[in-house]
Amino acid sequence: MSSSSSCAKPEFRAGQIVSGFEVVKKLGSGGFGAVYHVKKNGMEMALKTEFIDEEEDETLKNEVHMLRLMQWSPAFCRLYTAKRLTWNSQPVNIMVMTLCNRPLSRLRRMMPDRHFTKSTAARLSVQLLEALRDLHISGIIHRDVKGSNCGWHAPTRRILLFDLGFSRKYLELNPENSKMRHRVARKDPGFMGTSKYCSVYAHDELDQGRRDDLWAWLYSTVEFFLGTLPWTNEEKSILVSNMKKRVGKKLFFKCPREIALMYEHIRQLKFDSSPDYQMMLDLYKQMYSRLDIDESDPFDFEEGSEFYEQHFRHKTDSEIEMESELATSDELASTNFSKEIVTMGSKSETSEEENKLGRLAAGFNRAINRLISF
Ligand SMILES: Nc1ncnc2c1ncn2[C@@H]1O[C@H](COP(=O)(O)OP(=O)(O)OP(=O)(O)O)[C@@H](O)[C@H]1O
Repeated sequence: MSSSSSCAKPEFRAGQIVSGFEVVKKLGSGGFGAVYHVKKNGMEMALKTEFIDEEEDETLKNEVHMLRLMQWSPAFCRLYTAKRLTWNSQPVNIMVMTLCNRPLSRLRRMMPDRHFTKSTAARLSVQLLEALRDLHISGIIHRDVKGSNCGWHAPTRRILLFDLGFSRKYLELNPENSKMRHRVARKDPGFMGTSKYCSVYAHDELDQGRRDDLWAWLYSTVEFFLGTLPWTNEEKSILVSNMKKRVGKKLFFKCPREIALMYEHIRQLKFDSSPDYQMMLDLYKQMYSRLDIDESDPFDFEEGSEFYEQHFRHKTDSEIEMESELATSDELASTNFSKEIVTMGSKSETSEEENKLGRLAAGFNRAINRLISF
């Protein structure tokens, strides 16, 4: 199944008003919905939609639930509102969140040889690692980490990790002592993720934990640095898995050497191990000083970088044109910008028990949640 499944999606046109938000254009569509650029009272936002099918789980409902819990972290979109409405006589879920500029996957493809400079690759990788640390601290795993699920947010100069529709809580309340504990691995959870980036454990359809998000982060990081992965052109999941199992340290030969050290840490993580995020962030600090990476430098795609004029500024108009053409075609949008092969297993369920950390975050967000009427 590709990331653009045949699942029906609500279609909105430019200029239409949806629950008080004016549609500017379609940004793209995924397996279960579409995302639109909208505005209200001079504020630009992103609106995500999903038709409700009685027989299917509501992915957007899960995403809203998880995103609510992540409102304390700067690495996630702000959630402005979420509600259920009727569109063309059908029930539709919508959520409105921070509008990102472009996904990292597209920014990377706009670079010569499709890779970022070491400085940009390292800093983006750190930002994504911080996002995962924040998510994991909150008791949640993402299960589909990749560059196309990260949007660049220019005002804060950071990437935001989105698409939490398949995320899942990995902690649960132990009724015996009222403490949080790691959930026991399920026997047959099915596949969840993107073949190009997922861990070999996910290929083997084992239940996922924090380590699996870190494997996907590691493969995405290699792609930021090198522009490709050895299995980029391999479509068969089983062959991709075999290549991942065989490649070992060779994968990192052309990356800064600290990445291989992070790999050594990640490869020894068990299903329920706690990753040492701080150790990996410290390795990045070492890399910054060894390679003379200045954290205040412009990113490759920002004004002031040596690539901006040729690869980003002048591409803007034609890109906008291309985007407006794509706005009329779901298929093209998913073919051009989401080449990764995605096979989704059963959708993530929402745990009955709120985990303790989640409750803390939820308490912090109570004011925001009053706006939300799911
Ligand atoms: N907050 C946002 N701001 C700007 N663009 C966004 C935002 N959220 C998602 N998008 C874009 O909208 C498009 C569709 O996103 P969506 O998450 O629905 O699907 P996907 O990630 O392409 O596919 P799938 O959900 O099947 O993995 C993508 O191109 C994504 O980059």
